[in-house]
Amino acid sequence: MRHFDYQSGDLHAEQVPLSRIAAEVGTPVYVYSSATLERHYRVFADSFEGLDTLVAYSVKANSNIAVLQTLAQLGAGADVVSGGELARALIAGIPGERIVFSGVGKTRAEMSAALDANIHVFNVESLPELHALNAVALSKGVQAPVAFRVNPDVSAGGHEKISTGKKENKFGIGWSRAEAAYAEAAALPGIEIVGVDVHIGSQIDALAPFEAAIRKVVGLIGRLRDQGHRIHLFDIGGGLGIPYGGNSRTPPLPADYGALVRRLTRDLDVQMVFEPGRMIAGNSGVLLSEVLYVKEGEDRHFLIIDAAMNDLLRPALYDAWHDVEPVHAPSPDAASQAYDIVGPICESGDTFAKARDLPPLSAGDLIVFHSAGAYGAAQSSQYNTRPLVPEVMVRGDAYRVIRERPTIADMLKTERLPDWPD
Ligand SMILES: Cc1ncc(COP(=O)(O)O)c(C=O)c1O
Ligand SMILES: N[C@@H](CCCC[NH3+])C(=O)O
Repeated sequence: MRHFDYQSGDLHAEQVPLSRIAAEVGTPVYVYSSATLERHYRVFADSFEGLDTLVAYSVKANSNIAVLQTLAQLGAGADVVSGGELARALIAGIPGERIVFSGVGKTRAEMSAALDANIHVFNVESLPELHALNAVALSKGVQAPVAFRVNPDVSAGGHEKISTGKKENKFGIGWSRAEAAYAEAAALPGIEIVGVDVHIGSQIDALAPFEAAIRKVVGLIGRLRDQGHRIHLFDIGGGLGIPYGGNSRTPPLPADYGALVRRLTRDLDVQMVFEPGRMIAGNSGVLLSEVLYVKEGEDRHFLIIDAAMNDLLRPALYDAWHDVEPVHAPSPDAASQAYDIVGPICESGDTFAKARDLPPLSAGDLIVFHSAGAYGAAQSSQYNTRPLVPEVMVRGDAYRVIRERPTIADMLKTERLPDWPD
């Protein structure tokens, strides 16, 4: 397999050819490198060596249980946002004490399951949620560990749909209301205040937004302590961007991010919690697809492939760039062609790239989309009644299918013809 190395940008050859996976598993298929996943986790975790930290991998980025297990074996915790993600993390062997629960809309059933799992902390995002959690905890005779997610009103830059830390976003407790929220929580018997949480967005390609958010939270922690709250945890969320190629900016290296965090939180005496998702999974995976047809349009060449927007939504949703590469090396004298790369779905938005320069391709050729390990399979759907794309993990010279392609019969199994009363 060929994959994109997070740190160097080099392409490496691994021992399982993508053409073999395509022949044996079929396309489209996600292919992950366990070695790259492990390396990314270590690069991130190593940049905080010596600090009291919990690296809670953000399950939403790639929630395959085998991916979670790979990271669990390195000591990763998990950041979950639903009962489903909680179940996945537990099945993968991530202990409750290493799980943090984020999200604006936790249900009482999800709170109950998370309390039963004895999770590390609930990142609470509103006062109504706080009171619901208090009631669920009291009904079990326990206290729920809580950090409020605060909204620092800091712009993370990047795409507006994945920016979360501005006051107009739905996330977190408004900055001016934070101290009152802590006072309210302190009076609730089912709540134990443990820390402060912030997460300002995703694919952040500069250190300045992190610096602005951390500085604000460090000030808040000081004020909360003055008010008598015991704050011993600071969760700074995820968001560190990755190189996607094209003309995207190169994000900061994890080591530089680590140095910033160390500098700004020195002497704070807290456990630092991180929720990286994309940084670990993004460049550990590719989407492998086959060219179905090359169609000559009026003024362009269309590459019609067997992957579609339901399999990899990012280009359609965010106009996101993914590097595309043919699996077989082109002949050296072949002049490149500009292709619009599209899928079979009945929407014009089912377009992966426009006027993308590639070597000449024909039906049956294989291509890969790079940087597809995060928010790829996890955001896939069955739109147009297409089976969910399978996932494969490569380790050394072996690979394993870690999610099968459902049959059409399996896909339709949960639907019912209504048995109306007469
Ligand atoms: C609360 C929270 N934590 C962590 C993440 C992971 O972000 P990223 O994949 O950018 O590291 C997200 C997604 O933006 C999030 O909403
Ligand atoms: N789904 C987004 C990231 C959202 C992060 C979740 N808060 C992406 O593909 O870039």
